[in-house]
Amino acid sequence: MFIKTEDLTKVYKTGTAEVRALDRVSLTFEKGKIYAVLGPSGSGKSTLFNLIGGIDRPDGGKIWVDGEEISSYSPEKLTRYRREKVGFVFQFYNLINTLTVYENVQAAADLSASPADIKTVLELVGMLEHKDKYPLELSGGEAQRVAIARAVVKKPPLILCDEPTGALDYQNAKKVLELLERVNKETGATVMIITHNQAIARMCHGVVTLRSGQVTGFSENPAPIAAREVEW
Ligand SMILES: Nc1ncnc2c1ncn2[C@@H]1O[C@H](COP(=O)(O)OP(=O)(O)OP(=O)(O)O)[C@@H](O)[C@H]1O
Repeated sequence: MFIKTEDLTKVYKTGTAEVRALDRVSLTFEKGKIYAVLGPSGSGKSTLFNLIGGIDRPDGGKIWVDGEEISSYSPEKLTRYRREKVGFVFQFYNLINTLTVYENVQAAADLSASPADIKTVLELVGMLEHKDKYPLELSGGEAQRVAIARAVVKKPPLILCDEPTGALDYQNAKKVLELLERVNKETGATVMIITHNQAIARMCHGVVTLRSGQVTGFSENPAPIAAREVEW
C-alpha cells in the first residue's frame, strides 16, 4: 500500500465555533492507481488533500506515504516532501501569468532535485507548440494541461487534483481526464481526483466518498473504463 491514513482528524476553530473537517478517517490507497474522492461541498475533500499533500498538519491520527510517517515530519521535512513527492493540480490552474508556458514548467522543475526534461513533459501534455505563449493567451483546457505539466515535471509519485475539470467545458474536461489517465499509465504516479462529477469515478480504480468529515464509502473498481469513454 502506498498511502495509509489512520483516524485522521482535522478540527478548524473559528471564534467559539469548531468544525470537524475530518473525523477519524482511515483509508488506504495503492501505488500507481487512480482514485476519485467524492462528497458534497464541505465534506472534507480538500482538507484530506491538504493533509496527504503536506500542505497542512492533522490534529489527530497518522498518515504514511511510501512507508514514511509524514504526520511526524518536522516543518522542513514536510516542505521537502511536498516539493519532491507531490504534484498539485487545482481547478483554476494556478499558473504564473508573467511567465510563458515553458517558464511556468521550468519554475516547477527548479524546485525539484531531479526534474524530468521540460520539453518531453510539454510534449506529453500536448503543449510544446504553445511553449512561448503566456497563460492569458491559453484556453482553460490548455492552461490546465500546463498545470498538469507543472505537476508532472517533478516526477512525483503522487498527483493530487482538486476539481481539475471543474472550470472546463465537456470537450476540454474529457481531454484533461485522458491526460491524467495517460500520466498515470506512463509515469506510474498515483493520481487522486477530487470531483463533484460522479461519472469520473468510472475511470478510477477506487472511489472514496466523504460526508461531514467521515468516510461513507470506499469501493474498488476492478475494471475501470477508459477516460475517453467517460460521459456525463
Ligand atoms: N481554513 C479553514 N478555517 C475554518 N474552516 C475551514 C477551513 N478550511 C475548511 N474549513 C471547513 O472544513 C469543512 C471541510 O472543508 P473542505 O474544504 O475540506 O470541504 P470540501 O469537501 O473540499 O468542500 P468543497 O467541495 O466545497 O471544496 C467545511 O465545513 C469548511 O467550512
